[in-house]
Amino acid sequence: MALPLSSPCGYPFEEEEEELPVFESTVAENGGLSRPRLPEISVISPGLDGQPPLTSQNVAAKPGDRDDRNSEKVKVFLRIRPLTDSEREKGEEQGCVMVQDEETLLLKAPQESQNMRAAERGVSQSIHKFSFSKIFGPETTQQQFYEDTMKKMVTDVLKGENRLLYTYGVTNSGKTYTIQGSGRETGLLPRALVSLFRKLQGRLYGALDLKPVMCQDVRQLSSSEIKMEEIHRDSLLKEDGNLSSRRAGTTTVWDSGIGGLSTTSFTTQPEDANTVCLEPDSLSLSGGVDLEEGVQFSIWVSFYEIYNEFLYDLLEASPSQQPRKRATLRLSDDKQGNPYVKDLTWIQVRSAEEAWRILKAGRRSQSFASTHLNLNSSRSHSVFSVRVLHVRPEAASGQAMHISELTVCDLAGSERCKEQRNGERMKEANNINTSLLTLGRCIAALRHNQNKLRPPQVVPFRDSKLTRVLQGFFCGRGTSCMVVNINPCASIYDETLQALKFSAIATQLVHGPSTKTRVAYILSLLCEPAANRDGSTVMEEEEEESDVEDGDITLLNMETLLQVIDVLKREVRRQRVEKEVLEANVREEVVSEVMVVMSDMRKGFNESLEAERAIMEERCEDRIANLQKHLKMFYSQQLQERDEEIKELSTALEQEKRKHESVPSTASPVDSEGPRRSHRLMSQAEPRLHAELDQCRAELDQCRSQLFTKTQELTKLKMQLEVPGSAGAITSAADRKLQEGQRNLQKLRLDLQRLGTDLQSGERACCRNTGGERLRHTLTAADETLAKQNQILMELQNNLTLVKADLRRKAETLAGCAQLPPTSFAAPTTPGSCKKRGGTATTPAGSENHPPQKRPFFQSLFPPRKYNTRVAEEACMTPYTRILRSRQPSPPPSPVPTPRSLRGKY
Ligand SMILES: Nc1ncnc2c1ncn2[C@@H]1O[C@H](COP(=O)(O)OP(=O)(O)OP(=O)(O)O)[C@@H](O)[C@H]1O
Repeated sequence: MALPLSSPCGYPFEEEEEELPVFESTVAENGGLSRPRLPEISVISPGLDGQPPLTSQNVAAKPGDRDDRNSEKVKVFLRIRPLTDSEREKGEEQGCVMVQDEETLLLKAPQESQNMRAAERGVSQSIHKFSFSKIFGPETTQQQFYEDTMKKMVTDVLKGENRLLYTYGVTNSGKTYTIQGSGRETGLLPRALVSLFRKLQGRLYGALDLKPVMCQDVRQLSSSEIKMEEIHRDSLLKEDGNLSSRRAGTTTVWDSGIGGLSTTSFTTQPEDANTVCLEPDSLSLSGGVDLEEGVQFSIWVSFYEIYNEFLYDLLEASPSQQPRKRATLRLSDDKQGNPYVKDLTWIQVRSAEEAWRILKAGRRSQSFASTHLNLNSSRSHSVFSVRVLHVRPEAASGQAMHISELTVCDLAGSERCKEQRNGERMKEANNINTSLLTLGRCIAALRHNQNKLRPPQVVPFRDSKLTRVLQGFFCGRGTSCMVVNINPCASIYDETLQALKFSAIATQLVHGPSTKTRVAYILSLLCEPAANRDGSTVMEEEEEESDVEDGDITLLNMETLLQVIDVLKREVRRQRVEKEVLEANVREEVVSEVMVVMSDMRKGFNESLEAERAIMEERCEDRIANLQKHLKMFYSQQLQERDEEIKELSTALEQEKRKHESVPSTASPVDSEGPRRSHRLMSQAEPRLHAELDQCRAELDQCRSQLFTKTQELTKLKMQLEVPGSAGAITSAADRKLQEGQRNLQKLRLDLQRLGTDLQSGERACCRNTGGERLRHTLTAADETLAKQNQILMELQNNLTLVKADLRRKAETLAGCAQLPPTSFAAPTTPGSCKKRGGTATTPAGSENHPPQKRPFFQSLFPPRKYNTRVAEEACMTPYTRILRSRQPSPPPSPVPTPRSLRGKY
């Protein structure tokens, strides 16, 4: 069963404590509650599944946890900081933290704490008991603490081991104080540095003396890069020196010789939290360690922080430079699969003072801020690493034999996010808590996996940057040590309780197989026949052979080593197969889970799509309805306007009609009719009129031709009349012809009259039409032609009259001749002929010359000249002229003003 680990700053307490099997009852139940009464005191129980608690005594006897027989348990130290004066004044001292003995701590919930309220409700205990490797009270000095915690670690590192020390606790609990110290109270790290260099007296190797290949063991450096590193180191040290002098106001004197600290004191202002005093009397510098003969050492340091889940190099550039955006570092895996920080600055140091100055220079780039609990609170996890290169100078390759590392990690303090008023602080607190929670989960998973009887859990190292960089120390690359700092203030009791619960899990952790154990494991593989290895796990094999004495693998002969290689190859193959199966299972599980998630997502998307569609449809319908409504309104308004306009027009038309009716004589028929109707009639009558006009023209042409013929005949007649001797015959023929011509002319006039009538009616119909006008002009021209013809005819008649008069005179002459002897004259006209014409011989000259029968005809043809002009004109008028005259006064335009609209059209 996976351990449900609470958040380091954990809430809520009630539920977690109900489920957590970490605590077991040691006190008799209290009655009165329906549920089983919880114990008043809880103690740490490593038996996560109900097994009895692990103690140093029973661990060895437990069959399922055989790691513990050979592996050292992770050391977890507890340090309680003293209360400050101001905290005492606030009444923070309520005795809630009690040290029972060197390893046992009792926590008693204060009255105002949530834990006490939960205890009062019966869902939690009010007293908690925790065990640690060692507990350090408020009175513990820095020196004592160093001696019991880190001193051995320095020795181990010089022996080639990797060591990690990290501090954990609530904010303002004294973590930074423990690591770095304050004023004269030097912390663990400077002490460790001094101790390290002290132990390496006379054994340090210069950076430029190292071959580049050697430096590659620390970091991929070329010789030019090493020089750059030197320059950078010098600039860092110089910068720090200046700062130190400026801050302290005193001369900082360090003997950076290989011999370690000189007797010259290093003093700074005690209130300066960034400086520490490394006076020899404040440090207990123990004697040297047994180092291998002929081996030289080179010390390199690095310093980086994990801020908001990003890695920043604190030694990247000189702090005096202008502030700029910091570059983030990336994590990568080396060939062995151990994570390391890529492109991290490693600087070689030749003394503790140099290392300390570099640390101080780096601290200036570190993220600090003032919070409600701590005026100078670390907002990031800082990691300071010291790498020791073990070099054998006389070796042919000149490469480092070995590299060991001491890493000191000052974790940021857990805190309540909601108490942060600043958004940035809240984000930082959230990231800090998340990474600490991941660390807790990793430790819990490691603890779980220690029991081989249970199926292993995946350790979530990759869930945070912090656990990634520390992974190697939890996986056999070295050992770790945890320092838990607590603040005894009653106001932060609940947070302290959660931090201690977390550390309680760590106390049950054992270190993974170290390098030595691996050697033992290889040797064990050799001791066991290969054929018998079927299905058993590596760890089991290792456990079974854990009693095999550890040894140096380089001591084995060639044959054995070949055997080792074979065995290891087989083992690698087996593990590969195992891992492939595991990977396939994981992939299958992941795929099935992803499929489920995908199908859920698809379902969700479909649903949301449907909902969206419905909403869209609804909206569209609304819009369409709205549009229709507006269109309807718009068109009805338009129609209304049109109706009103029509109404106005029809009213105006009515008025016009009425006016027209009131003036009937002047109004033309066309005007009285509606404009439309007249237009229609006109368009209908136009072709007919054109046809009639054409017909008129044709008839006119015919008349003209007839007239022309008549004229020719008349000319002939005239000529004939001029011939003597035949005048009587010619005159009678001319008379006949004239009579015939008169008849024809009459007929022609009648036709013309008819045509004129037709034309008049047509012209009336289209009096205002341009076609009508044209017709009128044409007719006028025709009239003129006719008038001319008439005139010619009249002249002809006159001429004829003259001819007749001449003929008459001649006839009279002839008659006079007839009264003479008949021989002399032949009577031109017989009396009978005279009678026939109705004339008498006694008729006066003027009237006698006109034969009596012929006179009316000639009178009709030739009106007497003595008539007045008007009568003469009327007599001279042809029927067509009369028609034209009657037509000439064309109907006057209507005096009634036409409406504007109608005027435009017509
Ligand atoms: N053992 C101690 N003796 C005396 N003073 C201490 C001790 N531990 C801590 N202090 C003081 O308590 C204050 C807070 O300590 P510190 O800054 O180290 O806390 P912290 O846990 O690092 O806080 P944060 O997590 O917010 O960075 C400091 O003023 C420090 O000097």
